[in-house]
Amino acid sequence: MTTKRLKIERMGYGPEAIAHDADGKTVFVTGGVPGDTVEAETDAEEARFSRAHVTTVLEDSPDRVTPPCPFVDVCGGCPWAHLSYEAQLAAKRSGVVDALTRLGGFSAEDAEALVAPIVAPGEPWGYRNKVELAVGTQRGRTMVGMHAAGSSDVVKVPSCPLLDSKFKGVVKAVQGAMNFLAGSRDLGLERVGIRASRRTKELEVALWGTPGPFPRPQVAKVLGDATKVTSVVRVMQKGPAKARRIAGVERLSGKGSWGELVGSESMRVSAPSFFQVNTRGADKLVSLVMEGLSPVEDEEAMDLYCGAGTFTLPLARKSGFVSAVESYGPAVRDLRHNLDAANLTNVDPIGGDAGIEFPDVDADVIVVDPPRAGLAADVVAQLSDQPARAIAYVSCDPATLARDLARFRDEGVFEPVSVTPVDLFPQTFHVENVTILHRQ
Ligand SMILES: C[S@@+](CC[C@H](N)C(=O)[O-])C[C@H]1O[C@@H](n2cnc3c(N)ncnc32)[C@H](O)[C@@H]1O
Repeated sequence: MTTKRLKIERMGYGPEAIAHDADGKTVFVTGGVPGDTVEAETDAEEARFSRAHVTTVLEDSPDRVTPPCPFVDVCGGCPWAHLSYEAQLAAKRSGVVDALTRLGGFSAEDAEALVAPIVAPGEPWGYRNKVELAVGTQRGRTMVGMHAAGSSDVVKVPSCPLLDSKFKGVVKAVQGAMNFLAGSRDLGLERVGIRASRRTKELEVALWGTPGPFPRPQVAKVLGDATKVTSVVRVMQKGPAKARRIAGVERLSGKGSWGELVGSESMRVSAPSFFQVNTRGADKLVSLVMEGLSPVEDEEAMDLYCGAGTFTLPLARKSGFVSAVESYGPAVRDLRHNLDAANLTNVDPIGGDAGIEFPDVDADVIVVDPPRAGLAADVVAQLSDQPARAIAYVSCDPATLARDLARFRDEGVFEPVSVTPVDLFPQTFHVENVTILHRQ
């Protein structure tokens, strides 16, 4: 391993900062803050770049801060926590401008003019309504905790300052309860999800694992004694965890789902369904989308990749009819429940792939909120055939957003009029964007 002296230049779109070594080679530096001078040890040497981690900060950047969590360098959940929040926001916005320029074919001036000031919807810590604990082993014993940075180890942490501070003691209590339960027998656990809402006061613990014998009453009792849990569920998976194939969800105690309020809408979300982890951020996304589209009573709306209905419900209140498409079964069931509970009958909830089940309607306004992979090329083509006056594209990946905006440009029908970055994930490199496109 070699040690290099480096001047850190900027944050990349990833956990690392970027520097260049004496030979001009790009170095991705873990633990670096733009403006720092550091000594860094090389971890990997590739032909065109290398990876290194900071061993000593020789000169502090004015943007370097001490994070409020002593586990930042161990746990890996907050890779940007050494960077001041103002600098995080500035780096995220310029990362979006950069992606549009490099990958979207926009000129630097056009990208700069298109990207609005970044919106910070709330506090930079304590914003999450969800944390996930990992399950691993330590000296042969099952251990529930947080993933250690850059390894498969699991570390025990007393709390997680990213989780809503109203639920401060919950991580420790759930971790303790699960370590107690898993210490005596194999529960087939893979991870433990915690969802907590200060608005509804609901707290759900979801135990993800493989099907098999499970001491249901004991698990429900121990978790109930340790926390003020309102729901405990067991999510049984089929095949690899990443495939998200679910063999079943069992209610062990309480409601069997988790409830949250977004704007004025009440949402039920079952454990496997997607829900934005930052509720105040979700409020902001909804208001940006609704202001950007301004649907009116007799208009036809479409909501693709709609999940449990974060945008479907507000769209249904303002427009005449909504066609909503979602491919994931549990989320479609949540959507139907949320529409029934809200007494909204002007929505067609369609289960299936957005490209294959593309609604056979003439929409006036459209929302798309795909996963990180962005829109399939055929979905951009189908959207471009629509007579709609406006599209709101909610994206969690600037690179795929830039690619898709280039595809929209090639289709020649819709053009972006604004891209608003929203910081849904402080302390990390992730950034959400709401893009409004109008008919050319
Ligand atoms: C980023 S989430 C957005 C969900 C929802 N709009 C919200 O804000 O809660 C993306 C959603 O798209 C769904 N999805 C993924 N691939 C899809 C596809 N090919 N067709 C339809 N839905 C898909 C996922 O299950 C997930 O619910």
